[in-house]
Amino acid sequence: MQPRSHPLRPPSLDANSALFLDFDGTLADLSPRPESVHVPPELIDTLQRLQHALQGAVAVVSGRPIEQLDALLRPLRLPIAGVHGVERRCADGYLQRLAAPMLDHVEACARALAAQADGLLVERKPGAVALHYRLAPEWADRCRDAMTVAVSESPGLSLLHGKMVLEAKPAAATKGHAIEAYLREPPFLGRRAVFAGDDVTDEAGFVAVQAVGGTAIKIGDGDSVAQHRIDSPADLRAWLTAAAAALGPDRDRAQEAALSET
Ligand SMILES: O=P(O)(O)OC[C@H]1O[C@H](O[C@H]2O[C@H](CO)[C@@H](O)[C@H](O)[C@H]2O)[C@H](O)[C@@H](O)[C@@H]1O
Repeated sequence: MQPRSHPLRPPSLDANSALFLDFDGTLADLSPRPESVHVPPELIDTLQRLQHALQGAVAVVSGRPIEQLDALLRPLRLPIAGVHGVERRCADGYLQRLAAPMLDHVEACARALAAQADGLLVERKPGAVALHYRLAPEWADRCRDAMTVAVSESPGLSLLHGKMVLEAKPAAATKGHAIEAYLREPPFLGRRAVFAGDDVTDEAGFVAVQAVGGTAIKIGDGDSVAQHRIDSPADLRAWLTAAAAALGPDRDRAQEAALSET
Protein backbone atom coordinates (compact mmCIF):
# COMPACT_ATOMS: atom_id res chain seq x y z
CA MET A 1 0.00 0.00 0.00
CA GLN A 2 1.19 3.52 -0.76
CA PRO A 3 1.65 5.81 2.24
CA ARG A 4 -1.31 8.23 2.54
CA SER A 5 1.09 11.15 2.88
CA HIS A 6 2.56 10.51 -0.57
CA PRO A 7 -0.18 9.46 -2.97
CA LEU A 8 0.81 8.95 -6.60
CA ARG A 9 -1.56 11.07 -8.69
CA PRO A 10 -2.61 9.44 -11.96
CA PRO A 11 -1.48 10.85 -15.30
CA SER A 12 -4.13 12.90 -17.13
CA LEU A 13 -6.51 11.24 -19.54
CA ASP A 14 -5.63 11.72 -23.19
CA ALA A 15 -7.63 11.35 -26.40
CA ASN A 16 -6.56 7.69 -26.65
CA SER A 17 -7.78 6.68 -23.19
CA ALA A 18 -10.44 4.04 -22.53
CA LEU A 19 -12.10 4.98 -19.27
CA PHE A 20 -13.64 2.43 -16.87
CA LEU A 21 -15.35 3.64 -13.72
CA ASP A 22 -16.70 1.91 -10.65
CA PHE A 23 -19.83 3.54 -9.23
CA ASP A 24 -20.38 3.38 -5.42
CA GLY A 25 -17.54 4.96 -3.46
CA THR A 26 -15.91 6.05 -6.73
CA LEU A 27 -18.23 8.19 -8.86
CA ALA A 28 -20.80 8.55 -6.07
CA ASP A 29 -20.23 9.06 -2.35
CA LEU A 30 -21.29 6.14 -0.18
CA SER A 31 -24.67 6.54 1.49
CA PRO A 32 -26.51 4.68 4.27
CA ARG A 33 -28.72 2.67 1.90
CA PRO A 34 -28.21 1.60 -1.74
CA GLU A 35 -31.30 3.53 -2.86
CA SER A 36 -30.29 6.77 -1.10
CA VAL A 37 -27.17 7.33 -3.20
CA HIS A 38 -26.93 10.79 -4.78
CA VAL A 39 -25.62 11.49 -8.28
CA PRO A 40 -24.56 15.14 -8.70
CA PRO A 41 -26.10 16.49 -11.95
CA GLU A 42 -22.66 17.88 -12.96
CA LEU A 43 -21.35 14.31 -13.00
CA ILE A 44 -23.79 13.36 -15.77
CA ASP A 45 -22.60 16.33 -17.80
CA THR A 46 -18.94 15.43 -17.22
CA LEU A 47 -19.45 11.79 -18.25
CA GLN A 48 -21.33 12.88 -21.35
CA ARG A 49 -18.49 15.19 -22.38
CA LEU A 50 -15.89 12.49 -21.74
CA GLN A 51 -17.93 9.97 -23.73
CA HIS A 52 -17.88 12.42 -26.63
CA ALA A 53 -14.18 13.28 -26.29
CA LEU A 54 -13.15 9.60 -26.07
CA GLN A 55 -15.33 8.50 -29.02
CA GLY A 56 -17.57 6.47 -26.74
CA ALA A 57 -14.81 4.68 -24.81
CA VAL A 58 -16.31 5.26 -21.33
CA ALA A 59 -17.90 2.40 -19.36
CA VAL A 60 -19.20 1.88 -15.84
CA VAL A 61 -18.04 -1.37 -14.19
CA SER A 62 -20.09 -1.93 -11.04
CA GLY A 63 -21.61 -4.34 -8.59
CA ARG A 64 -24.99 -2.76 -9.21
CA PRO A 65 -27.34 -4.07 -11.91
CA ILE A 66 -27.37 -2.23 -15.25
CA GLU A 67 -31.02 -1.28 -14.75
CA GLN A 68 -30.24 0.61 -11.52
CA LEU A 69 -27.26 2.39 -13.06
CA ASP A 70 -29.26 3.45 -16.12
CA ALA A 71 -31.83 5.01 -13.78
CA LEU A 72 -29.16 6.74 -11.69
CA LEU A 73 -27.27 8.08 -14.72
CA ARG A 74 -30.33 9.03 -16.84
CA PRO A 75 -30.38 10.39 -19.56
CA LEU A 76 -26.95 8.86 -20.18
CA ARG A 77 -26.91 5.31 -21.49
CA LEU A 78 -23.31 4.14 -21.21
CA PRO A 79 -21.75 0.75 -21.84
CA ILE A 80 -22.11 -0.90 -18.42
CA ALA A 81 -20.82 -4.09 -16.82
CA GLY A 82 -23.21 -4.75 -13.94
CA VAL A 83 -23.27 -7.18 -10.99
CA HIS A 84 -19.46 -7.50 -11.00
CA GLY A 85 -19.50 -8.60 -14.65
CA VAL A 86 -22.50 -10.97 -14.58
CA GLU A 87 -24.15 -8.71 -17.14
CA ARG A 88 -22.40 -6.54 -19.72
CA ARG A 89 -23.85 -4.09 -22.21
CA CYS A 90 -21.46 -3.46 -25.07
CA ALA A 91 -20.98 -0.08 -26.74
CA ASP A 92 -23.33 -1.18 -29.58
CA GLY A 93 -26.07 -1.98 -27.05
CA TYR A 94 -25.68 -5.77 -27.21
CA LEU A 95 -26.34 -7.33 -23.78
CA GLN A 96 -24.37 -10.34 -22.52
CA ARG A 97 -25.34 -12.28 -19.37
CA LEU A 98 -23.40 -15.06 -17.64
CA ALA A 99 -25.46 -18.08 -16.63
CA ALA A 100 -26.07 -17.66 -12.90
CA PRO A 101 -25.74 -20.57 -10.47
CA MET A 102 -28.65 -21.21 -8.07
CA LEU A 103 -29.01 -18.35 -5.60
CA ASP A 104 -32.19 -19.36 -3.75
CA HIS A 105 -30.37 -21.05 -0.84
CA VAL A 106 -28.08 -18.06 -0.25
CA GLU A 107 -31.00 -15.66 -0.48
CA ALA A 108 -33.02 -17.72 2.03
CA CYS A 109 -30.08 -17.76 4.48
CA ALA A 110 -29.55 -14.00 4.09
CA ARG A 111 -33.25 -13.27 4.62
CA ALA A 112 -33.39 -15.55 7.68
CA LEU A 113 -30.59 -13.54 9.29
CA ALA A 114 -32.01 -10.18 8.17
CA ALA A 115 -35.31 -11.07 9.85
CA GLN A 116 -33.47 -11.02 13.19
CA ALA A 117 -32.12 -7.46 13.02
CA ASP A 118 -33.35 -4.03 12.04
CA GLY A 119 -30.98 -2.55 9.50
CA LEU A 120 -29.85 -5.68 7.67
CA LEU A 121 -30.84 -5.36 4.01
CA VAL A 122 -31.02 -8.14 1.43
CA GLU A 123 -30.61 -7.15 -2.21
CA ARG A 124 -31.46 -9.73 -4.87
CA LYS A 125 -29.85 -8.82 -8.17
CA PRO A 126 -29.73 -10.59 -11.53
CA GLY A 127 -27.12 -13.26 -10.73
CA ALA A 128 -26.15 -12.21 -7.18
CA VAL A 129 -27.40 -11.71 -3.63
CA ALA A 130 -26.06 -8.96 -1.35
CA LEU A 131 -26.48 -8.75 2.42
CA HIS A 132 -25.88 -5.15 3.61
CA TYR A 133 -25.02 -4.37 7.25
CA ARG A 134 -24.06 -0.66 7.05
CA LEU A 135 -27.08 0.19 9.25
CA ALA A 136 -26.31 -2.65 11.71
CA PRO A 137 -22.49 -2.87 11.85
CA GLU A 138 -22.54 -4.93 15.05
CA TRP A 139 -23.92 -7.78 12.88
CA ALA A 140 -20.83 -7.85 10.63
CA ASP A 141 -19.38 -11.11 11.98
CA ARG A 142 -22.70 -12.96 11.97
CA CYS A 143 -23.38 -11.78 8.40
CA ARG A 144 -19.94 -12.95 7.27
CA ASP A 145 -20.33 -16.34 8.97
CA ALA A 146 -23.84 -16.97 7.61
CA MET A 147 -22.93 -15.97 4.05
CA THR A 148 -19.68 -17.98 4.15
CA VAL A 149 -21.60 -21.13 5.04
CA ALA A 150 -24.41 -20.46 2.55
CA VAL A 151 -21.97 -19.87 -0.30
CA SER A 152 -19.95 -22.99 0.57
CA GLU A 153 -23.20 -24.95 0.15
CA SER A 154 -23.91 -23.38 -3.27
CA PRO A 155 -21.73 -24.66 -6.15
CA GLY A 156 -20.37 -22.06 -8.56
CA LEU A 157 -20.71 -19.10 -6.22
CA SER A 158 -18.02 -17.04 -4.54
CA LEU A 159 -18.26 -14.52 -1.71
CA LEU A 160 -17.14 -10.90 -1.94
CA HIS A 161 -16.69 -8.92 1.26
CA GLY A 162 -17.15 -5.33 0.16
CA LYS A 163 -17.82 -2.12 2.07
CA MET A 164 -20.38 -3.13 4.72
CA VAL A 165 -21.75 -5.76 2.35
CA LEU A 166 -21.35 -9.46 1.63
CA GLU A 167 -22.17 -10.53 -1.88
CA ALA A 168 -22.66 -14.01 -3.31
CA LYS A 169 -21.95 -13.93 -7.05
CA PRO A 170 -20.88 -16.38 -9.76
CA ALA A 171 -17.21 -17.25 -9.24
CA ALA A 172 -16.60 -16.69 -12.97
CA ALA A 173 -17.79 -13.07 -12.90
CA THR A 174 -15.09 -10.48 -12.18
CA LYS A 175 -14.61 -6.85 -13.07
CA GLY A 176 -11.26 -7.83 -14.60
CA HIS A 177 -12.93 -10.15 -17.13
CA ALA A 178 -15.48 -7.44 -17.95
CA ILE A 179 -12.76 -4.86 -18.66
CA GLU A 180 -10.75 -7.36 -20.74
CA ALA A 181 -13.86 -8.05 -22.83
CA TYR A 182 -14.43 -4.33 -23.46
CA LEU A 183 -10.79 -3.90 -24.48
CA ARG A 184 -11.27 -6.49 -27.26
CA GLU A 185 -14.10 -4.44 -28.81
CA PRO A 186 -14.49 -1.02 -30.43
CA PRO A 187 -14.42 1.75 -29.34
CA PHE A 188 -12.20 0.51 -26.46
CA LEU A 189 -9.92 -1.64 -28.65
CA GLY A 190 -6.37 -0.25 -28.99
CA ARG A 191 -6.82 2.41 -26.33
CA ARG A 192 -4.93 2.90 -23.06
CA ALA A 193 -7.11 1.53 -20.25
CA VAL A 194 -7.78 3.60 -17.13
CA PHE A 195 -9.85 2.16 -14.27
CA ALA A 196 -10.88 3.89 -11.04
CA GLY A 197 -12.42 1.98 -8.13
CA ASP A 198 -12.53 1.94 -4.35
CA ASP A 199 -13.32 -1.56 -3.12
CA VAL A 200 -12.00 -5.14 -3.04
CA THR A 201 -14.12 -6.06 -6.04
CA ASP A 202 -12.17 -3.49 -8.06
CA GLU A 203 -8.82 -5.17 -7.47
CA ALA A 204 -9.41 -7.63 -10.35
CA GLY A 205 -10.03 -4.63 -12.60
CA PHE A 206 -6.83 -2.96 -11.42
CA VAL A 207 -4.85 -6.11 -12.25
CA ALA A 208 -6.46 -6.29 -15.71
CA VAL A 209 -5.62 -2.69 -16.73
CA GLN A 210 -2.10 -2.73 -15.27
CA ALA A 211 -1.39 -6.02 -17.12
CA VAL A 212 -1.85 -4.15 -20.42
CA GLY A 213 0.10 -1.06 -19.41
CA GLY A 214 -2.94 0.92 -18.27
CA THR A 215 -3.61 3.05 -15.23
CA ALA A 216 -5.30 1.77 -12.05
CA ILE A 217 -6.59 4.38 -9.62
CA LYS A 218 -7.61 3.43 -6.09
CA ILE A 219 -10.07 5.87 -4.55
CA GLY A 220 -9.49 6.44 -0.82
CA ASP A 221 -7.73 4.32 1.77
CA GLY A 222 -6.93 0.65 1.94
CA ASP A 223 -4.51 -1.91 0.54
CA SER A 224 -4.50 -2.11 -3.23
CA VAL A 225 -2.45 -3.27 -6.19
CA ALA A 226 -3.34 0.02 -7.93
CA GLN A 227 -0.35 2.25 -8.59
CA HIS A 228 -2.29 5.49 -8.35
CA ARG A 229 -4.52 7.15 -5.74
CA ILE A 230 -7.20 9.79 -5.57
CA ASP A 231 -8.49 10.60 -2.10
CA SER A 232 -12.26 10.64 -2.51
CA PRO A 233 -15.17 10.46 -4.97
CA ALA A 234 -15.37 14.28 -4.89
CA ASP A 235 -11.69 14.49 -5.89
CA LEU A 236 -12.24 11.95 -8.68
CA ARG A 237 -15.21 13.95 -9.97
CA ALA A 238 -13.05 17.09 -10.02
CA TRP A 239 -10.29 15.18 -11.86
CA LEU A 240 -12.80 13.93 -14.44
CA THR A 241 -14.24 17.43 -14.89
CA ALA A 242 -10.75 18.82 -15.52
CA ALA A 243 -10.07 16.00 -18.01
CA ALA A 244 -13.33 16.69 -19.86
CA ALA A 245 -12.40 20.38 -20.13
CA ALA A 246 -8.89 19.55 -21.33
CA LEU A 247 -10.13 17.09 -23.97
CA GLY A 248 -13.34 18.77 -25.04
CA PRO A 249 -14.19 21.53 -27.53
CA ASP A 250 -13.40 24.18 -24.91
CA ARG A 251 -9.89 22.77 -24.39
CA ASP A 252 -8.11 25.81 -25.84
CA ARG A 253 -9.78 28.07 -23.27
CA ALA A 254 -9.03 25.55 -20.48
CA GLN A 255 -5.36 25.45 -21.52
CA GLU A 256 -5.16 29.24 -21.68
CA ALA A 257 -6.68 29.47 -18.20
CA ALA A 258 -4.19 26.90 -16.88
CA LEU A 259 -1.27 28.78 -18.49
CA SER A 260 -2.41 32.14 -17.09
CA GLU A 261 -2.34 30.62 -13.60
CA THR A 262 1.34 29.61 -13.93
O1 LIG B 1 -19.02 -1.92 -7.65
P1 LIG B 1 -19.74 -0.75 -7.04
O2 LIG B 1 -20.31 0.19 -8.06
O3 LIG B 1 -18.89 -0.05 -6.02
O4 LIG B 1 -20.98 -1.39 -6.28
C1 LIG B 1 -20.75 -2.15 -5.08
C2 LIG B 1 -22.04 -2.25 -4.30
O5 LIG B 1 -22.53 -0.92 -4.15
C3 LIG B 1 -23.76 -0.75 -3.46
O6 LIG B 1 -23.52 -0.93 -2.09
C4 LIG B 1 -22.56 -0.01 -1.58
O7 LIG B 1 -23.07 1.33 -1.74
C5 LIG B 1 -24.25 1.65 -0.96
C6 LIG B 1 -24.65 3.07 -1.31
O8 LIG B 1 -23.60 3.98 -1.07
C7 LIG B 1 -23.93 1.47 0.52
O9 LIG B 1 -25.10 1.72 1.31
C8 LIG B 1 -23.42 0.03 0.77
O10 LIG B 1 -23.03 -0.12 2.14
C9 LIG B 1 -22.23 -0.28 -0.13
O11 LIG B 1 -21.81 -1.62 0.01
C10 LIG B 1 -24.84 -1.64 -4.03
O12 LIG B 1 -25.98 -1.63 -3.21
C11 LIG B 1 -24.37 -3.06 -4.27
O13 LIG B 1 -25.37 -3.75 -5.03
C12 LIG B 1 -23.09 -3.05 -5.08
O14 LIG B 1 -22.62 -4.36 -5.33
